[in-house]
Order: sequence, then C-alpha cells, then structure tokens
Amino acid sequence: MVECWPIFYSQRAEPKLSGLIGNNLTSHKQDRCLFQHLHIRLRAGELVHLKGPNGAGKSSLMRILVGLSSPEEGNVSYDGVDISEPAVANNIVFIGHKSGLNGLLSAEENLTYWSAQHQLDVSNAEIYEALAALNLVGMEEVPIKNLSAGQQRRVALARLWLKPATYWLLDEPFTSLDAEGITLMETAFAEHVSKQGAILMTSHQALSERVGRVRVEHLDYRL
Ligand SMILES: Nc1ncnc2c1ncn2[C@@H]1O[C@H](COP(=O)(O)OP(=O)(O)OP(=O)(O)O)[C@@H](O)[C@H]1O
Repeated sequence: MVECWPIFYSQRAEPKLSGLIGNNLTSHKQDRCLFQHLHIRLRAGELVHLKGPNGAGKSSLMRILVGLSSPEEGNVSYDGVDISEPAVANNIVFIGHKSGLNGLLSAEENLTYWSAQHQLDVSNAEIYEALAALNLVGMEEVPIKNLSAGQQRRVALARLWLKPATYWLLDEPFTSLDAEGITLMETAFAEHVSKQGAILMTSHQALSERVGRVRVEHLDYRL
C-alpha cells in the first residue's frame, strides 16, 4: 500500500506550534482516499511547492487548509489558532485555480467588492496601483469577460497586493500567465518570503531560481 504522505513534523508536536499546521488530515472523494493522516506545516519565511499528478488531491487539500471544506479527520490551525476562529481568515489570502471573478464587473469593481467582503480598508487609488503592479494599466474598467485568460488571472492575483496577510495559499497561480507574468509573480513571492511571509502553492511547472529557497512536497495519487 502506498504511504499517503511524508510526515513533515513530529507527530508529538504540540498544537500551539507557530505557522500553518494541517494535523492528521484525511479526505475521501468519490470513495477514493485522497490522503489519510496527513501532516503538513508551513512556517513564516517559507515557500512550499506542493506537487502531484492530476487528481491527487492538491486542490482538495488547499481548500481544507483555508477552511473552505472540512477534513473527515484532523484539524487545521494557524499560529496555534484553529481555522474555525473567524480572526484566522484575516491573515490568509487564498487564490483558487478558478479566478473567482464576476465576468460582468470590471477589474476595479471586482477588487472593490472583494476588499469589502474581506473588511479591507482599500482605496480606489490602491486598487489602481495593484492593477498597475500586474501591468494592467488601461484595463481597470473593462468587464472581466472581455479580458484575456492571462489578464483575468492577473486581476485575481492582484488581491495579494491588497490584503496584508502572512499566509498566501495559491492554487495554480501561473495558469494562463505569460513569461513576464510568471517573472512578476516569482519576484513577488521572493519578496513576500523575505518579509517572513509564507506561501503554499501548487503548480505543474517548476519554479525558477528567482523565488529563492523552495521546499517541494509531493502528494501521490492513490488508487
Ligand atoms: N466536489 C467534488 N466532488 C466530487 N469529487 C471531487 C470534488 N472535487 C474534487 N473531486 C475529486 O477529487 C480528486 C482530487 O481532485 P483535486 O482537484 O483535489 O486534485 P488536484 O491534485 O488538485 O488535481 P489537478 O492537478 O488536476 O488540479 C479528483 O479525483 C476529483 O475528481
């Protein structure tokens, strides 16, 4: 039988440990065990690249780690506080592999709405600055449905510029990005980690040396 997941930290560790801790996580989908008794830890100042084949369960794990779905077993905490505590969300930005944007609204409107949802005090000028950082000057008022796939991805990623959070959980952030977009994001990742931010990301492509030190973890496909 395939071992589900390497144990990234001692099982004797106390739950009050700093960082993101997924403890003893188990999840099944369609009668298949994606992972069982999985332990994962992400510390401040770390970038973890979660790899694995299609269908292995990376997105399912990410959704559990941000509290969007519940594991059948185990628990998730951030700096010793359980994910169920509302305050925990203030320190996390999750960007899923779907952009989560309203196609009828512009980039500016989407980010204004998202900021309000997250109780962020963000000005219009800051939204324009975030979009400029993603090289979207001139695209601010265009309905999302009229932007290219890569431009839409950039709008989704602009959220990272708007919310001051330690933990970035990014599911396939490079999807549809061109080489310049990937360089831009890798540079942002390196900067975030250098300021003691923490990043857990999935990607089917290798990261360049630009991002600095990366810890790679694998999630195997279980039959
Ligand atoms: N809402 C759902 N209902 C039923 N099955 C699901 C659901 N979401 C995911 N699955 C199944 O769980 C398995 C893992 O899916 P998941 O999206 O987590 O994989 P992944 O590792 O992120 O894959 P990829 O690399 O293709 O993005 C797949 O077999 C998928 O069919």
